[in-house]
Amino acid sequence: MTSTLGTGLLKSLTVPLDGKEFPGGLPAFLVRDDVLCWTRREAGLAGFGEIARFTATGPERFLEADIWWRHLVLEASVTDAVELPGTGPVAFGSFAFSKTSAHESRLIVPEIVVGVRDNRAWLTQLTFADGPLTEAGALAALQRWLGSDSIDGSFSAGAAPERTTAAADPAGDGTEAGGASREGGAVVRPLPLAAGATLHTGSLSEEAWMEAVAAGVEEIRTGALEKLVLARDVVATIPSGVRASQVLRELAARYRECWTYGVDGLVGATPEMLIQVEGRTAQARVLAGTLDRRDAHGEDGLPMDYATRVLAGSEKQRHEHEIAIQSLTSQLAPFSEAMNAHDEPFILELPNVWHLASDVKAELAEVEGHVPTCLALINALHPTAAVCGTPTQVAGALIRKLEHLDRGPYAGPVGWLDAAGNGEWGIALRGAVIESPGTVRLYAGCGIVDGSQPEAELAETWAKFRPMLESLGIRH
Ligand SMILES: C=C(O[C@H]1C=CC=C(C(=O)O)[C@@H]1O)C(=O)O
Repeated sequence: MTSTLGTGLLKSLTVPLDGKEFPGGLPAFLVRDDVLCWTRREAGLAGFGEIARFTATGPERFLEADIWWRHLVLEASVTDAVELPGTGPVAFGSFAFSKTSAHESRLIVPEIVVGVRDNRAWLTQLTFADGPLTEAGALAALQRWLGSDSIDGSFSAGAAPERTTAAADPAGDGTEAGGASREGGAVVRPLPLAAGATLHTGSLSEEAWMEAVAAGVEEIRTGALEKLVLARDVVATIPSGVRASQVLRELAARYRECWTYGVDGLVGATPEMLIQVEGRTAQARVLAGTLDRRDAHGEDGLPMDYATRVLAGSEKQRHEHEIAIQSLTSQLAPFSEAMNAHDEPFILELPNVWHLASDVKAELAEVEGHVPTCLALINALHPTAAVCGTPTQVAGALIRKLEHLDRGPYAGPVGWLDAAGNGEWGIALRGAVIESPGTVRLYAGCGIVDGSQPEAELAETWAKFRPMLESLGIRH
């Protein structure tokens, strides 16, 4: 475990911003490639700069991070004129999927945070330096990070322009090739393809990965486990270089039901909420069961009817979903006073796929006068059956044996937390790691149960790669 800190105590100032001044909401602030972000629709947080960082590897990474953060904010001097989840001191984070991964899990405390929520907006400045924090100083720091040409020169005078965004290949969602379309209110136009971009095999060839899936199904048939999630990677080379800010804006505009994240080179838009904590209420969105929307082409009737028939009507998909729900609720139960989940999963419609989804809500129980922090909950919940399998230990060992891949931050928790214990942590799916200015590693995985077909699972990984491929301007 390592940590970099300033010398003094942490200080923060949060002031309101006039949200009407930037109609695009939070995504309008995704203008720097090093932005830290978490956003859905118009809401979310964007962070700039870095005043402290915690890193760790190993099985205790969540609890070590929890202790580091609680210690950091314990004696912080906080002036907060807004008092919403996400105001005051905030850290963004990304954690490795595996306790055996060499990849460093991290929490990063930015210098500046812009937040948007429920039609309210705010600006927070954080520092370890002596001297008072002022509203004028915070606005000037924001201006400095955004640069004079990115947000129209003057932020507080009504600046952030409404941005149109571009999208590459139509995603089987009715977006017209060659012409602009509207998706959830955002103007989406086709993105020019990245010149000279190429895709390469990752750790396993497609054939070898399908063999791994077949081997996984064999293990399931022996009764050693019920479900296994196997992932694979592909590597994109983009000679002109990757613009992380553009990728994030694309994802935020197109995948409005998802949470778009950007932390230190990890970018993506996840549909799966591991845990969201607000006061004493915790919520999760559990997904398992996937259908490529392109599969509905040529089918009679409404696409949604097709999705309902194929997903909700499939015993295999429902079984896979049931296992994922069970795994989350049984791990959350010891921390909860009350919990409710819908009896029936619903169909979550994304531009690329449909999922079977269930929302779970819990009232957290107090232990010795405190509700558990998000990181304590994550420590208990991760990895869920949606990304690992059931039983967890058996599935984890098989993943190591069959995948031949260090998942790094893929399928690990990604999100933010504040000093009051609020936070939002998704599972880092539908994402990629920018490994160098021109190299991006994309990850996708599938739940394998008895009856899974390797070819169908391979096709599903391509559907799951699609959000990143489109945003990078890569046609497949
Ligand atoms: C592991 C991934 O998706 C999970 C989340 C939703 C549905 C899944 C499925 O149907 O297989 C996976 O469990 C991924 O996107 O890489």
